[in-house]
Amino acid sequence: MQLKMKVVSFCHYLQGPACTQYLADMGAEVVKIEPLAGAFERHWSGGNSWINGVSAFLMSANRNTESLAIDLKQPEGRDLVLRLIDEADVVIENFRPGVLDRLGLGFDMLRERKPALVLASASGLGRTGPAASRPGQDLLMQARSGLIAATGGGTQGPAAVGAAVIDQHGGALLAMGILGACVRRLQTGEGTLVESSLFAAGIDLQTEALTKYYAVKQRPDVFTRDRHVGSWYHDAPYGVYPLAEGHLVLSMNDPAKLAAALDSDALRALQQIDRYAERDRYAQAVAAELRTRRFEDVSPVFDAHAIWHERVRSYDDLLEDPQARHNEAFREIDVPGGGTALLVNHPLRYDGELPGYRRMPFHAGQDSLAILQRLGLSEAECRALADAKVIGMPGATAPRS
Ligand SMILES: CC(C)(COP(=O)(O)OP(=O)(O)OC[C@H]1O[C@@H](n2cnc3c(N)ncnc32)[C@H](O)[C@@H]1OP(=O)(O)O)[C@@H](O)C(=O)NCCC(=O)NCCSC(=O)C(=O)O
Repeated sequence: MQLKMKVVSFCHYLQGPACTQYLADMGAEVVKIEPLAGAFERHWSGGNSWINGVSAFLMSANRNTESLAIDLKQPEGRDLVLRLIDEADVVIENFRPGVLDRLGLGFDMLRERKPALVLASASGLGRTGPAASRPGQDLLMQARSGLIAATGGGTQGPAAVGAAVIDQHGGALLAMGILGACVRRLQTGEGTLVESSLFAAGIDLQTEALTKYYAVKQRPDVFTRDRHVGSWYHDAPYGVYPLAEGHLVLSMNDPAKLAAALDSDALRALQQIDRYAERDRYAQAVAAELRTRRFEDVSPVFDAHAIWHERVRSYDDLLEDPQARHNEAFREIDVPGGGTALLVNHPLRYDGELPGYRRMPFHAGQDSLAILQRLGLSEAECRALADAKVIGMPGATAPRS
């Protein structure tokens, strides 16, 4: 996939970079603009996950992009970035509202300067409105969007999803909107402002659950009762069940088939009950049948009875999953200094092919020289800018002349 698209990215943390990584994987030329000291994601990597001093957090979402370290608070830095934008198709940012305006790079000005630009903003809660200036972060929006309340419940309390699903979804949604805007531009010649937010993405992730909830909103107990099933809006047996070792999930399943597969008189006796109103009772009976069994024994029987089920896998199990291996879900890359990192591959295939791995901006400013030379600056000019601390170019990729 060789998308012909030039992107200037003012993206940091995860949501914005996730978006630009999707585009960069498709072949877009993405220049990541970052402060001389490097973007936040270079200095923080939760879980102490560093490889030779490079943050795994950074590597999770910046594949195939180039880094230009440049001080936007200096006029020369801002002017150089404007020259880059003049050659770009898309500008993406995920700062708090007002930050780009303060830097003299606001979207209204950019729209006037280049009407055909696709402008894209990934905010926390929206670019305007009463909460727009609040910090936007995955866990915060898991809480605000109701996702945490919908997970867990009862005596175990609410539970956050254990991965930054809203960031990733927000990034994917923004990439989708940008591509739509690019199609529109091809058709009309006009640019579009595309806006996503973590809050909107968190709500969007729960579209099915929310629609069902508001359809029958007389269920005040759904977020407070003890739930043996995984989801408040499904009939049992939908949910997670302990086994002799580990857990499995049962999806939508016919109770007659389940009773037959488990050869269970207890489940046969409950076949006619309302498995939504009495879902805890039914789920407890299923749990009693499963808690002494092993996945290896029960899975073939479930398969034979067309019972939809999967083992609850750990991240270690996932790596060994034969289908994940077949799909090439992961890819190992070399990290400077001798280590390797295992990255999640781009999730789509194009004509049967996964996009390739071209580069990783391991260091802030590692591509500054190459990017500015493409703009027509000489190496001497770049070095003078580096000496004046307008740009950073450690380990710059272009060779010294
Ligand atoms: C993530 C944030 C809360 C971080 O907030 P802050 O640390 O306060 O950063 P801000 O975005 O407000 O502002 C960035 C500041 O850096 C300055 N800045 C940025 N780049 C440059 C360069 N190149 N040169 C000079 N100065 C720069 C910019 O002018 C701002 O300074 P001043 O103008 O002087 O203030 C916020 O950016 C935000 O809400 N973003 C939108 C939602 C989002 O995408 N969040 C990340 C999700 S990832 C996630 O959830 C996760 O990782 O977990």
